[in-house]
Amino acid sequence: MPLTSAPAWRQGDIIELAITDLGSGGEGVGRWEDRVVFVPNTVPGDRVRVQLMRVKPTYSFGKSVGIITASPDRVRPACIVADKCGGCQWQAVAYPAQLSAKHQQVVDALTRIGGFEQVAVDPVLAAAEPLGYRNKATYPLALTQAGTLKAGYYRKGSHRLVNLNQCPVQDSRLDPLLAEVKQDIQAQGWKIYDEATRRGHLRYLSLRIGRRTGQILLTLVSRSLKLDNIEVQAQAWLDRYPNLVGVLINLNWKQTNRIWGPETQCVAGQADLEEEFAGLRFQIQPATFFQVNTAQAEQLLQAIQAELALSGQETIVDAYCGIGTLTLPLAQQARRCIGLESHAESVAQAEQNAAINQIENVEFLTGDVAEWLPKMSDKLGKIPDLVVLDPPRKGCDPVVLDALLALRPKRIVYVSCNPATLARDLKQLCQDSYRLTRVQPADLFPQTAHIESAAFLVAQGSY
Ligand SMILES: C[S@@+](CC[C@H](N)C(=O)[O-])C[C@H]1O[C@@H](n2cnc3c(N)ncnc32)[C@H](O)[C@@H]1O
Repeated sequence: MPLTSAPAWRQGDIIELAITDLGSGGEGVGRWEDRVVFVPNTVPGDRVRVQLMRVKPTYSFGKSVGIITASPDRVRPACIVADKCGGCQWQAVAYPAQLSAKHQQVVDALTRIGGFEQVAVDPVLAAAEPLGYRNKATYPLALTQAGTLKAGYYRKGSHRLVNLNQCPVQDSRLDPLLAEVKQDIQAQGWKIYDEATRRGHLRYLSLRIGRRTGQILLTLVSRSLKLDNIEVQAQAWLDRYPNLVGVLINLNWKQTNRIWGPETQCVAGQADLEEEFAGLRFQIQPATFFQVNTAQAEQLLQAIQAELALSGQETIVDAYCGIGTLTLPLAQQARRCIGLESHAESVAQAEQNAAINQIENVEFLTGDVAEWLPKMSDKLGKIPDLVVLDPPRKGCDPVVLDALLALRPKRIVYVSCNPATLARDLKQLCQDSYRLTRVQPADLFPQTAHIESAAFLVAQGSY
């Protein structure tokens, strides 16, 4: 495509651009005159021809229409649909360059959003396996115009599905199921949910594997139970795949972007899989939270334990505890641990996991962290020595931060998958009361722009 003779910063103009950074949304970033241009699927060090797409006075999004010079950090993607699929953003970026961009992302968030001038951000804990690491994949289902079933991920920023028969970031033991189960669903004639007409039933195919045990759960998310012959088909899948331990249906009849509905029924086999994590046995259901990268979650936990160096005498509150993935290993090194979690099924699973591992110094409470946290001093008979926070991407509600400041534990560990909300919340905690001692990022999501971090805080002043 020819370069416009005098690009005027209009939609459709083509400019030449040197890509210098990676943005937190995953796009390559370059500067053209005094404006910023975000270009997906480009790599720092690339010189590219870019067509301007969404043009604003100071910035624009663009589409790469040709590489003039490729960056030394540009690699061949492991995935054949890497440029289309919205699942990964950095398949073309060499792994060391991904790690340094993620480190920079955490530093930038802490300085720009958190207002911290000097923070010790340790090097990112790198993944030994930057591919084949995901223990869970949930694929939306849709039909092509010709009526063929597609399962895959959406194109970035759209609801258009990119069909996949394998995915190089997921555990390769799931690939045969993805390709073949799709064919069986089509052969059964089950009606696929259509977002536009809101007709049909089947919405998602979800696969979850215990990386250490190899056990797999297959879950169909459906608007109804109108799936003729499901018991026979489920048993056929169990017979065909020796690692498959359960087939389930999750009922989600609501008009929502949320994947999981409130009710899950086991159709054949068992309702949960078993996994080993941090030397403990965990039972995991399809819809409960469990980090998608088992080995890296464990590496981060080890870094947290090393930093805390617990003496065995501490009382700990683990807020947003899920099924007890952090609570149980920490409880083994402490006197007493309380986990707080709003999802009742996760609490039930956490209690079961404590029982399986014979860990008796833990208690799990169902409900909102905002409501439980102010009651923790009374409940424990003292101020907890440590509070662990591990909220969803949106971070902590300001009410939770106020409650934490009122509770004033000696130490806080804040685990986060979103540097921006982490930095925002740390700013509030560190205004007067706490000092941020260091931040440990860990790469739980190689090939993507996502990064997990643990921030360590100590209370200022005397106790
Ligand atoms: C990022 S996960 C962390 C789970 C766990 N710490 C782990 O490492 O597996 C966040 C958890 O917080 C729970 N959650 C979300 N909002 C909550 C709230 N307001 N009160 C209590 N729990 C909440 C979710 O159900 C989810 O299990």
